[in-house]
Amino acid sequence: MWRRLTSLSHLRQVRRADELKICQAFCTDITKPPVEAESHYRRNSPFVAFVLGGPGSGKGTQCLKIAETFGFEHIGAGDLLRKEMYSGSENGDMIQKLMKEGSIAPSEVTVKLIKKAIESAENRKFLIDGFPRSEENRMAYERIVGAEPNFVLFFDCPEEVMVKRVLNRNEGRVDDNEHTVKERLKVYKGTTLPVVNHYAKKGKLYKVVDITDTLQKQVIGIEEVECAVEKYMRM
Ligand SMILES: Nc1ncnc2c1ncn2[C@@H]1O[C@H](COP(=O)(O)OP(=O)(O)OP(=O)(O)O)[C@@H](O)[C@H]1O
Ligand SMILES: O=c1ccn([C@@H]2O[C@H](COP(=O)(O)O)[C@@H](O)[C@H]2O)c(=O)[nH]1
Ligand SMILES: [Mg+2]
Repeated sequence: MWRRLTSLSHLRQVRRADELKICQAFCTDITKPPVEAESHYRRNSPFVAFVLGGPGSGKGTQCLKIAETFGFEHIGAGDLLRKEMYSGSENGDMIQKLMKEGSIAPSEVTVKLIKKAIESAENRKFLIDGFPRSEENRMAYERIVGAEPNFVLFFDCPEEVMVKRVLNRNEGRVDDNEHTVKERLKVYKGTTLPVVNHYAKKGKLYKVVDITDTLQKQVIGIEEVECAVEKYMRM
C-alpha cells in the first residue's frame, strides 16, 4: 500500500530553519524572490541544488516537475554526457564505453559540461540531476566551479523498484539493460552514497523516501510524490 506521507517523512523531520530554507529555495515569485535566492541573485552567483539517487529512483521525473513548478533550470549530468556522446566529439566513444559499463566519466569532462550549461543559462537557479556521483566528482566541481551546492535532494528508493523502472523505461538508453543496471547499482552504493553521506553530515541533505512496491502503485506514486513535494515546498 502506498503511504502518502511516508514519502516525505524525512523531510518533515527537518528543523524549522531548514524547512524555511528549502521553502525559500523553491519559491518562484519573480517580483519578490525568496530571501536566500534573492541574495544569490544580487551576487549573480548561481543557486544550485544537486539531485541524487540510484538509477531509476525518479530523479529526472521529479526534476522536470520541480523545475516547472518552482522555476529552476534542470541540468541532467547524464543528459549532457549523452548529448556529448552523440555530438561526434572526441570524447564520444569514451563516454559511450563508460555508460555501457555503468562507470563514471572523468570529472573534468562532466564538470566542464555542467559549468558551460550553468554559464549559458539565463536562469540562476539550477537543479543538477545525477551529479556528483563520486567524492572525486564532488571535489572537482568545488574546485572548478568554486562553490558548494545550496542543498541536495536525495531520492531514496528500494533497489527492486529502481531495477523494474529502469528495465521498463524504454527510451533507447545504452545503459537500460540488466547487466548495466547491476553495475550502476554497485557504483551507486560504493561510490555515490558516500557523497550523499557527506552532504547529510553537512546538514544539506533533504531525503525523499519512495516506498512504492509494484508497477501499478508506482504509477500512483508519481503523482503522490509530486503533490507532496509541491505542497511541502510551498509550506
Ligand atoms: N514514482 C514513480 N512511479 C512510477 N514510475 C516512476 C516514478 N518515478 C519515475 N518513474 C519511471 O521510472 C523510470 C525511471 O525514472 P527516471 O528516469 O526519472 O529515473 P532517474 O532517477 O532519472 O534514473 P537514471 O539515473 O537512470 O537517469 C521512468 O520510466 C519513469 O517514468
Ligand atoms: O555525473 C555523471 C552523470 C552520469 N554519468 C554517466 O551517465 C550514466 C547515466 O546517467 P544518468 O544520470 O542516469 O542519466 C551513468 O551511469 C554514468 O555512466 C557520469 O559518468 N557522470
Ligand atoms: Mg535520469
